[in-house]
Amino acid sequence: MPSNCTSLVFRAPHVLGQTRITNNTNKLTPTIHVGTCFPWYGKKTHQKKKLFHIVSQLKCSQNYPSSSVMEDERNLVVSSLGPDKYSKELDVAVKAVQMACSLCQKVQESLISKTNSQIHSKDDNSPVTVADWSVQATISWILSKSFGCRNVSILAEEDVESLSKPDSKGLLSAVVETVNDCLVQAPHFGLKGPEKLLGSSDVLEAIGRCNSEGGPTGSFWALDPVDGTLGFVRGDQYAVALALIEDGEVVLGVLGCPNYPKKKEWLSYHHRYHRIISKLTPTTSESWDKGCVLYATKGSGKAWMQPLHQTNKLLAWPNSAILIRVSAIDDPALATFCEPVEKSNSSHSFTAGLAHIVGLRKQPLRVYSMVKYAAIARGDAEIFMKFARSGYKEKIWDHAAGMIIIQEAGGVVTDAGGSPLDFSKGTFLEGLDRGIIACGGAKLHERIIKSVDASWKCSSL
Ligand SMILES: Nc1ncnc2c1ncn2[C@@H]1O[C@H](COP(=O)(O)O)[C@@H](OP(=O)(O)O)[C@H]1O
Repeated sequence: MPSNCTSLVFRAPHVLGQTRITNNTNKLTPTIHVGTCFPWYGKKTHQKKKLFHIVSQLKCSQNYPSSSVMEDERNLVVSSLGPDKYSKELDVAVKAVQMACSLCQKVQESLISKTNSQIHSKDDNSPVTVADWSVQATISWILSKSFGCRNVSILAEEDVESLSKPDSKGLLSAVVETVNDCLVQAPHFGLKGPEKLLGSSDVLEAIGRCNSEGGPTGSFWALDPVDGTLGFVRGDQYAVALALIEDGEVVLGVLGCPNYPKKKEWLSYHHRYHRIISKLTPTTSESWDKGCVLYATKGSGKAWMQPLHQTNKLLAWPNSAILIRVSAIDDPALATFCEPVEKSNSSHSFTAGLAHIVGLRKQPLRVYSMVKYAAIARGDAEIFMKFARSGYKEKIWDHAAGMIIIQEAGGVVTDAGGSPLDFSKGTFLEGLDRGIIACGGAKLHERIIKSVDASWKCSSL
């Protein structure tokens, strides 16, 4: 182990090879091409009307024996409202996140090889880079192009104001260049790119369009273009997170983790070590050396993982996706828990006390960003705990995609009181009880929830 590890050695006994490789050809076949409008996207009443229209046409047409008509009706119901309900959204969202990961890799590479000139400060003083705005512009542009501007509502982290200021001209042109470099690759990802290069106003418009306020009704996308900006600028872990929320419920989640290592043990190693190893063993798509995109849709009971797409090839869906599943470990002594690297983001002393009460024996795995959710969904760790200081309000884009992927992979995600996270109240997870607990299994989850109160009483929080 290198001497400069940011966190302690990760010793969970199972291996990534436990995930099942499946022939996934029947899954998520896109039926409508990018650029066409999804007929029942949006309001539920439109869905019903469309379905009724098709069924009525079927009933009236031809001399079908009644049983055939019924069978056709059944098929229509299944394909329109059943497992394929979000196939188009999923197809576009995964490809858009794949593109965003590729963009981020390039920016991160140039960031760590240069000075800090590409890092800027938001009003809250957190570092924000060309990548944040470029990813937001790229994903916004792709979603709008694929579904039509009027059908797409996006709630995202970055605001357009700071990029529109007169003294941000240099930054804006770097963002425009990065976005164009990325969008020109769209056909390699199976998406349609722009007919001509985007100008500053197009890019600002795409970023500014992400001004949804969320809420309890209708559908909107929640986007964190670069989650874990600190990890990103340090050359470490970060994630691109995109979720679709309908009537306050997360229905689809995609999580891009460009630096997720092939060997899960490496999650705890310092990023410099990763870089040296990557240089010694060059990445190929087949080797699953580094990076993945995870995704799931609500109620499917399945979560999937693709390797990062190599831009010199054409992305062929489902891009070697494999099913992922949470860990079966339910013995606290064998379980690994993840938490944020930054103790200002989550109290390490509180989680240490809670871990002690629950009987967790391993050292915590400290990782930046929603990669922690990915680790639980992949079965590489069993528990994720986050207890922010009181007064901090968790944002929905930091949790939506990770939550649904863990749930569909068989895990449980709640607040520290055991209640579901509420995505219906706008930007923030309102009413959150103290913190967030995500577990691979219900038994571990229950045990932690039961111990929170005791730990809370003992703590100095
Ligand atoms: N004081 C605070 N307490 C808790 N979370 C915070 C925080 N300040 C920022 N965060 C959130 O924690 C995220 C980083 O997560 P982690 O600490 O797990 O790496 C940040 O994402 P961004 O970096 O995208 O802003 C931000 O959303």
